[in-house]
Amino acid sequence: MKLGIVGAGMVGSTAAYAVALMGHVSEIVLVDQNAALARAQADDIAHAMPFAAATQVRSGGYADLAGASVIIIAAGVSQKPGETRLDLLGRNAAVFRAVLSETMTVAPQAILLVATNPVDVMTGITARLTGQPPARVIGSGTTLDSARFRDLLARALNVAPRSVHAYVLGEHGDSEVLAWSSARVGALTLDAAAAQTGRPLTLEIREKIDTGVRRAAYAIIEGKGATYHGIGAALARLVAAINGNERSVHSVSTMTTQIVGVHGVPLSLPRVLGRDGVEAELVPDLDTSEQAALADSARLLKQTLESVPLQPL
Ligand SMILES: NC(=O)C1=CN([C@@H]2O[C@H](COP(=O)(O)OP(=O)(O)OC[C@H]3O[C@@H](n4cnc5c(N)ncnc54)[C@H](O)[C@@H]3O)[C@@H](O)[C@H]2O)C=CC1
Ligand SMILES: CC(=O)C(=O)O
Repeated sequence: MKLGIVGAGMVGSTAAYAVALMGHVSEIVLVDQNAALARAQADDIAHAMPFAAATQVRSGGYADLAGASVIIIAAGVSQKPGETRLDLLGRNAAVFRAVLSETMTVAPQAILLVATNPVDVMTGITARLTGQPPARVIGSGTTLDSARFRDLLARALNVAPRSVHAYVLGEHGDSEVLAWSSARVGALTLDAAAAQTGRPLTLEIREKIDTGVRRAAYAIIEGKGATYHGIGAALARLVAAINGNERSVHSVSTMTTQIVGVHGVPLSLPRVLGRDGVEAELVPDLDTSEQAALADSARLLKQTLESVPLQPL
């Protein structure tokens, strides 16, 4: 399987490194408007392959993406300290026009996996500009936020994060919704797991977890300028799910026909991923306040998407 990555900065190159180490694709091609950067990243990653897998890693131009099954798009600008993800919209919408007209010419069959922020709106823009079915235009969405939620719950309850099944829904951004009521540890509700581990999840701990998830990107960007390891591994995991036709469940973003009374909105819900992209949607039971918060998040994303003027490619 051939994977294309457009945008060889921190996110694109870290995703390439994570995919290459996992060893489940045969070839990775990195494309960037800064060709020297793409070449340097590809060479650096290729030098790790003698210690890992037989993945061929190289840089190239758009023509080299021909035959790619999946293309990750991580091109564009990222947040500076103090900026929200939505602040990036105008600049990244312009980048996507350029990137998508090239990728659709050479690899119209590829599943598009969007990472650039604001990722939900960029996913909606990608679906509209390319005319591809929503199942094949997938944003990483809240995959990373769900990982942050699972990590903090796991630490609070002293269990492995892999045994925590918990999802963040809606926007990958400030309005995101932590689905506390449907979270499970093994097969237990959070309250039952907290009782049996002897580690109560008090209101104060829950508030700290909520802030820890919602503000994670801001804190990391303040500390080191960018986030990339978490999203790099998340993107690699999504590529594995598609490439392996796994039918595993991930909280990815796609154009959603209808949710909590909002129609035609790009947002994250738990979805089954396989060879053809999103194969099913598995909406968890939500309590009344979670449903209201998800409706607010959906309305915000719909309004934002509709504010972007889009000419066909
Ligand atoms: N979805 C998520 O969970 C996350 C998303 N991000 C987002 O990913 C994006 C990339 O972030 P970084 O890699 O840190 O930024 P970066 O600045 O390190 O890399 C961006 C790359 O895009 C390239 N680029 C810009 N315009 C281009 C064009 N027209 N054609 C080809 N390449 C172009 C640049 O040359 C640069 O190498 C940002 O929008 C950031 O906010 C970052 C972390 C998590
Ligand atoms: C930057 C970003 O979107 C994140 O780390 O969540």
